Amino acid sequence: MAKIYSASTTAPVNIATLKYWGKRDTKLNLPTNSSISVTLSQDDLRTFTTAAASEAFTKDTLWLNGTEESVTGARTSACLAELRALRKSLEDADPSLPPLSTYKLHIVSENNFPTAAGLASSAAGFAALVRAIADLYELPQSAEELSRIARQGSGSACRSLFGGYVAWEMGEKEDGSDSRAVQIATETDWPDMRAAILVVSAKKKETSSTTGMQTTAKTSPLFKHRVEVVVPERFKVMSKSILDKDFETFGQLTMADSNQFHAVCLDSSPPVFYMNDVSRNVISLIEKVNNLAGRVVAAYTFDAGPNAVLYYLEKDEPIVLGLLKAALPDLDGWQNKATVSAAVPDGVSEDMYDSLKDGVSRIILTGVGPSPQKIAESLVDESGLPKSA
Ligand SMILES: Nc1ncnc2c1ncn2[C@@H]1O[C@H](COP(=O)(O)OP(=O)(O)OP(=O)(O)O)[C@@H](O)[C@H]1O
Ligand SMILES: C[C@@](O)(CCOP(=O)(O)OP(=O)(O)O)CC(=O)O
Repeated sequence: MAKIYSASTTAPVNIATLKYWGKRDTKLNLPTNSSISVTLSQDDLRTFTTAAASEAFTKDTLWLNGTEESVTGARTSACLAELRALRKSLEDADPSLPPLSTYKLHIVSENNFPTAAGLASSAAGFAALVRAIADLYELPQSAEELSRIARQGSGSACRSLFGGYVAWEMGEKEDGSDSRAVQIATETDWPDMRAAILVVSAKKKETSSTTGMQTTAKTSPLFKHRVEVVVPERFKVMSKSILDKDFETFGQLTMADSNQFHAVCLDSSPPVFYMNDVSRNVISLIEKVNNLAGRVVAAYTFDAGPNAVLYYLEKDEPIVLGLLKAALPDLDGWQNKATVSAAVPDGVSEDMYDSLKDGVSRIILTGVGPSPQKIAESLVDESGLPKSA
């Protein structure tokens, strides 16, 4: 039997605090504005991917959560072609290397959270795919260089190649060579950032990010002002707030940018709706809590779906988790937080937090985390097929 070469990685989800929304090039996923995100811990949410290559394999195959998925789509094909070209140049320079660039690939991947439900599965998924194949091919390219490849799988995936606090610099060049992710700060530079994800819906969303952002870019009159005026200024101030560990500014901008992203969605024709009544109740509740405290205790943000992500600092866990426990005492997710007791700030009425009860199905308590991690465990068996199959 021909030898099977393989490499495995886990990769994180990232949730943007300054949103990517709009493309200037749909094929290369070149954005109309720069964006910023926080990479979340892989202890809670992660993609696990094994990439294998062998002379014995007859076609490129991807198994995602046990089901065979197409690899012929433009996005996956673009990633595979670029990675193979980089491997080929290594083989050309050193003919003693096994010719992995000519072998078919078997890629086995598992997300430990719902796929295509607005929990950034495509970001973790494409970051893991690119990282695992780059490791399999022993490519010398940096995470920044690999981020340009992951970007072509899904724009937000470029940011998942780094841990901590990450910027995707939009770049200017037509070929996209300067549109890549860079790290603003590591997870240890500002380690006390926490995130609570309130899963409002784990269903596949109606309007994909790709379609929604094209509608906005084409039709929203507010969009031009956002990308030309608002985001460039916010990018500078938010980057500085991260370096200064200034949660007040970071949180205010995070909420403002989520709201503006959903405003340009509403300003599109036809309008695109991602938030629902439960999402809006979360916003009102957090605004109220911050107002009563006279500072930003927690910052909400929503992607292309109704799920809420709350960012807060570890020191404010008693306030944020106390409130969430009062609102959502019976959900999965409290296992590691047995010591948290329900506590509602004075001035927050029962009906304000009670409104969350019916709409939130799961809570994920996590925090800032590191870049993709290489691991020894593999998802393929000795014949190169998924172990679970
Ligand atoms: N582990 C993975 N490996 C490879 N591709 C994946 C993986 N996970 C998800 N994807 C790809 O990403 C697609 C889902 O992307 P989509 O943007 O619709 O949802 P999402 O990323 O969960 O939501 P959002 O980007 O709005 O947060 C899947 O259909 C699949 O093609
Ligand atoms: C709202 C967002 O989450 C949009 C993410 O869009 P995708 O990266 O999923 O879009 P494609 O590039 O078309 O794959 C904001 C963000 O993550 O910055």
